[in-house]
Amino acid sequence: MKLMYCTIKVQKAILQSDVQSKSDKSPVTVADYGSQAVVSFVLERELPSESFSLVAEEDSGDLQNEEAQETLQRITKLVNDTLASDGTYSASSLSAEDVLAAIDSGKSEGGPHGRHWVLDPIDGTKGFLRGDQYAVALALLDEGKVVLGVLACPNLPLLPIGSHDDPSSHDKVGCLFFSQVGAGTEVQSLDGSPPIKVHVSSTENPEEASFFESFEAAHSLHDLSSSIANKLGVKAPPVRIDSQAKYGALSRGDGAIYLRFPHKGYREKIWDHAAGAIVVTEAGGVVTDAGGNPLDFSKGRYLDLDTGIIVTNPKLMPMLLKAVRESLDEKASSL
Ligand SMILES: Nc1ncnc2c1ncn2[C@@H]1O[C@H](COP(=O)(O)O)[C@@H](OP(=O)(O)O)[C@H]1O
Ligand SMILES: [Mg+2]
Ligand SMILES: [Mg+2]
Ligand SMILES: [Mg+2]
Repeated sequence: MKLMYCTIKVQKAILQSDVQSKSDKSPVTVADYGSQAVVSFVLERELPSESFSLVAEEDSGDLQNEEAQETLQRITKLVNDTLASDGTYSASSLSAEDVLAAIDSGKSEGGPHGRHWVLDPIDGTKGFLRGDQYAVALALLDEGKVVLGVLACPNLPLLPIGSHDDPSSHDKVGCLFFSQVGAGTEVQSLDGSPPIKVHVSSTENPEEASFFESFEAAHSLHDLSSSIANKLGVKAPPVRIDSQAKYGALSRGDGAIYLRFPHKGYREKIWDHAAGAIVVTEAGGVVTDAGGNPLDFSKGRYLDLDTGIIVTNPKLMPMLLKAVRESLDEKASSL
């Protein structure tokens, strides 16, 4: 919970100097680094060290040079303030070197054997910077399968979001989704209400099924999704929000479909989907690639798939797969 206050505080007061551009031109902020350092530090403290493995998005490469020292000091203060605000770790004070080491313990390659934690410290950094949706996403892989997932969505309304409203118009926000393999998915508010079980939409009628996609057109082909939605007969306009908050929203039935079709050549990373996938699957949904194959999290840091990721309930999946196939064929023949 305290980690959420850390990211929420940074989102409200973000400065230009808190944002850097990575080598792939995507943004990273002091909150991404701070969140990764806190989660990594706490996991390593709590778990037996000989088998600890963390696959996480960020690394300390860009924080090592001279110009980054001021940023590193800000991250270190953020991490220490966050740990101090939680009674459990109040005695711990990390140096800048400790923070770099905590960030870099996320360099594991994952893979098919043993247990690996998978972390996206801020998923939807672009949404975070816009003041919109983002998520802190943590999952556990055991022998290549996701067995646990936690998805914190500090800006997701507690009430369902639909195609007709603006998610930022809700006043009560902050959802924590939690799933364990075989035990379902629960959600609670980030301020600690009792958890309740959630289920994906049970609609069999695509006309009443609204769909989610990325806010960022650079992350997913919006034209292709709208062609698929048209074929299915979906009436509502797409709901475009950032991050794995889409998986969270879908797990409680706010809409019935999630479509993600990256531009050619993009390779999906496991931390962008591991927590979201179990949250939806345990709520009764199905997550596959565009060909209907389950996602394989055992291949290392990347998901080994082409074309895209689609999510819906088991009733709608056959129709959705058919529409996806037809739209992809049309796209291929128009090239
Ligand atoms: N060109 C691209 N195509 C598809 N996904 C991309 C992308 N560039 C970045 N991403 C990924 O899309 C994620 C955000 O997804 P969404 O569009 O659903 O909000 C980013 O996570 P981060 O914000 O953690 O870097 C990043 O990993
Ligand atoms: Mg990123
Ligand atoms: Mg991400
Ligand atoms: Mg991220």
